[in-house]
Amino acid sequence: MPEVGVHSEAGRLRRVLVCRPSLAHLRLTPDTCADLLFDEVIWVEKAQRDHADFVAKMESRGIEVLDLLDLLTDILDQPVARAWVLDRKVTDDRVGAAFTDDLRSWLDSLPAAELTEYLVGGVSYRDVPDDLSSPLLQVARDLDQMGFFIPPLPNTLFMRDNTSWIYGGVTLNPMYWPVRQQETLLTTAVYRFHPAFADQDLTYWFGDPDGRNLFRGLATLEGGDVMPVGNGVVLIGMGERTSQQAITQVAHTLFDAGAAAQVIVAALPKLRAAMHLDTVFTFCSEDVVTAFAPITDRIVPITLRPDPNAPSGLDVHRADTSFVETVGKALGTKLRTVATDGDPFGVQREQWDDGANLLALEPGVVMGYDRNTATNKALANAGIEVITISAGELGRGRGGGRCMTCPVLRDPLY
Ligand SMILES: NC(=O)NCCC[C@H](N)C(=O)O
Repeated sequence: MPEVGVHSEAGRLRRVLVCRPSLAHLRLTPDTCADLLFDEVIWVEKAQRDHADFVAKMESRGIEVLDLLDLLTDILDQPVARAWVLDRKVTDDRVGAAFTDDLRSWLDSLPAAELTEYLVGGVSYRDVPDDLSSPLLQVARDLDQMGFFIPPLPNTLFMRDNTSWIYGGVTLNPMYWPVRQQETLLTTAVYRFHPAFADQDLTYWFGDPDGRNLFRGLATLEGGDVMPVGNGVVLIGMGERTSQQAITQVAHTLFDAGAAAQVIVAALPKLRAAMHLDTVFTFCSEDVVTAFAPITDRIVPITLRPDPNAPSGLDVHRADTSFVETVGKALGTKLRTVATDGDPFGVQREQWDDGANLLALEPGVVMGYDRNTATNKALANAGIEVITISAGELGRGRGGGRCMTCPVLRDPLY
């Protein structure tokens, strides 16, 4: 049986990627957190304990959990992988010609675990040895005490977004915000060099497996928008993060390979609260979905199908049913919706705290944040078992159970 492939949103989850909180989160300050897409600074030790609890609860259900930090450490012990990553990270354009050679030598001298810590946590002007030969080092430190040669990547915590598995293949996502774009390089390196992936002869639907072309103009794609729901259908949100330029390319590749028959595009308003489709809509079982009605009721569903006679090769059709009805019809089932719950104030608060962002472990069993008490109760009333984790620290970057995980192996449902 292949060890990769995601064939539904709520079939039995078998293997999943995560990325625990680390040095990158110690770099968040009141001045920098907004630019780094966090709403607050976080208490890192508590976030690490809560993340470990999240992982332990998945493992207790028999799910194999792989942490990107561990996988990176494994590959950075291989000289070829280390050189591949450093060739792409430590360049004149990224760190400055006055520093490239010395910084590269210093990073190359570090043990794999420490190198991983800096690749994700960033290399600040303060981290490097004082004898790094460039006279510019002191100038840089004087000008900006908290400056970085390599910026931190705290949003690796949201492992969902930089890569997405769609049926038998995977995308390497060109991300929307520059502060997230370098995440994709690290995952690309893991897929390329780690035996857990490199031995699988991966199929890439989109993105650059060579890791040199992480930017694709306006063609941006993030995994929070991507849902391989089954029955040859893929849902892709189109809003703040994912663009039609990327979606149509992915659709073409999937259709050409016979890997999907239909893409349903969910046209979303460009809002932080609804930055990805999975912030307003997730699957809990074969027929139960969560929905934040103030947004999902406004989603415009557009279907894409292959059409060799159309100049674009695509049949593009604006559906005349609601988004949820359109998805149900494509799956051949009537979906039951559990709305984000509470009074009008509570509904907004629970959605903001990722009440609609659940991770299904198997049909009818999901993980979500403890604080969304009204929505979790509504889910229980609909027959869904909700396993809770603490939201206090992990939720400060605006992402829940689905955002923090990238399923690699999941069973079909239909
Ligand atoms: N799939 C998701 O909704 N991921 C959450 C990403 C949160 C992160 N702070 C971001 O703004 O990109």
